[in-house]
Amino acid sequence: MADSAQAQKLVYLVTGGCGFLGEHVVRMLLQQEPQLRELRIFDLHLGPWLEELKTGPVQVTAIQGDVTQAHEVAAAVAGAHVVIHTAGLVDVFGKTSPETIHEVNVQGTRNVIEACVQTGTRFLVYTSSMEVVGPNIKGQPFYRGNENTPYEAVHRHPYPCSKALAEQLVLEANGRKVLGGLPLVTCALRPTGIYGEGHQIMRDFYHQGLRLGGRLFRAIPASVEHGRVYVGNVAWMHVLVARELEHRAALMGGQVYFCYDNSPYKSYEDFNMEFLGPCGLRLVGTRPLLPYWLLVFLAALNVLLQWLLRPLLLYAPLLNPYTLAMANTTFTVSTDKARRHFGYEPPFSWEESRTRTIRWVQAMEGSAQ
Ligand SMILES: NC(=O)C1=CN([C@@H]2O[C@H](COP(=O)(O)OP(=O)(O)OC[C@H]3O[C@@H](n4cnc5c(N)ncnc54)[C@H](O)[C@@H]3O)[C@@H](O)[C@H]2O)C=CC1
Ligand SMILES: CC(C)[C@@H](O)CC[C@@H](C)[C@H]1CC[C@H]2[C@@H]3[C@H](O)CC4=CC(=O)CC[C@]4(C)[C@H]3CC[C@]12C
Repeated sequence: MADSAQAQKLVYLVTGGCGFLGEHVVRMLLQQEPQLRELRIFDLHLGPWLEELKTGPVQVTAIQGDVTQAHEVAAAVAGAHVVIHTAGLVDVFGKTSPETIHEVNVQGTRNVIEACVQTGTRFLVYTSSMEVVGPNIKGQPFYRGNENTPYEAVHRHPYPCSKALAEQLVLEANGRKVLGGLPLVTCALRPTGIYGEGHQIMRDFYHQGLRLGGRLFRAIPASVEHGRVYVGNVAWMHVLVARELEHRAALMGGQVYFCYDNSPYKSYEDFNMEFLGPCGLRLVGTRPLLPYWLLVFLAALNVLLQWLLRPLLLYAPLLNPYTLAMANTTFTVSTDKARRHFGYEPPFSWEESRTRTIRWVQAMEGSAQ
């Protein structure tokens, strides 16, 4: 990447730049990357909000494209200094087929890598996931683990399988010669459960609570901790890695980093109530209201209903066998590898992250507040 003497000379590409995380990465880059000359935003679905970004000093180029189409990816990558690859199908609710998940998350990532090699882009940051590690199919807890904690990362669900394979492709590509003969430098970031403004699953929980008269019913023991991280801090980690990857290629190239901040360790449902409670919802029960075997039965019933209704409509409730198993298995991280390797410190405190998320929920259409 260019040195500081060549300010505003860099071209970045963000795939999935109109998604929940992608939008925060785009906005963070425009605010925090002084060397940015052009920001390319590549997405299957471009958002109308992109227009407001085109009035600033940085050239914002919106590209409607599909990562499964190699030629579209190559055209978008050509000439970029850095690619931040966040595009993906985040589906654990049975909305899309396993084949489609693989095509987007794995083949799409392969297309991004090959585009970097063929066009000479040297720096690739990949948004991986905690799910690459776990929770695994055995339901083994991962309690405040780090990037080196031994853990049997075995998966069966299409989503974690696709993320694990894509991450492996990215890390293995580190050091490949790109057009021009210099090495490709890659890095993978593993967010835990991201929350914040624009989080669709939080929106779904909120709307479910409104439909149930302002109540949500506890399904998971409060003792089961689930790692969460604020979207603004995840976005900042992407920006920082993209900036530091050239200068610290020997240290960071081919590495994985968990995304973390100071968000508290809580169960998934209790953590959500940090935002939904101040917005008028109540979590009923200090312990799960239903026995686990009944939850398992209801989750399986949801799968059957999804299959029966598919010819008529997409039925994709929050409760299914995979989401129940995930929620019911402790998975938290405690690490400082990102700080040690590239000086990451979360810019948003827990209090700020919580306040921003609450304000977003309150501003949601149909809000009870
Ligand atoms: N939401 C979460 O809690 C976590 C998400 N991640 C990862 O972060 C990344 C972003 O996730 P989110 O922002 O939550 O999802 P999202 O669904 O909000 O954003 C994904 C974006 O990728 C785009 N996209 C999907 N298929 C595409 C294709 N074929 N071609 C081009 N663009 C395509 C979508 O249009 C969307 O704008 C994903 O790679 C996901 O695996 C990782 C850990 C946690
Ligand atoms: C219905 C209840 C059992 C309820 O508690 C279910 C919660 C469930 C929808 C979530 C519990 C854990 C979440 C996942 C976790 O944060 C890890 C993830 C990483 C990603 O890369 C994408 C999202 C997700 C799979 C996330 C999805 C929602 C949960 C399964």
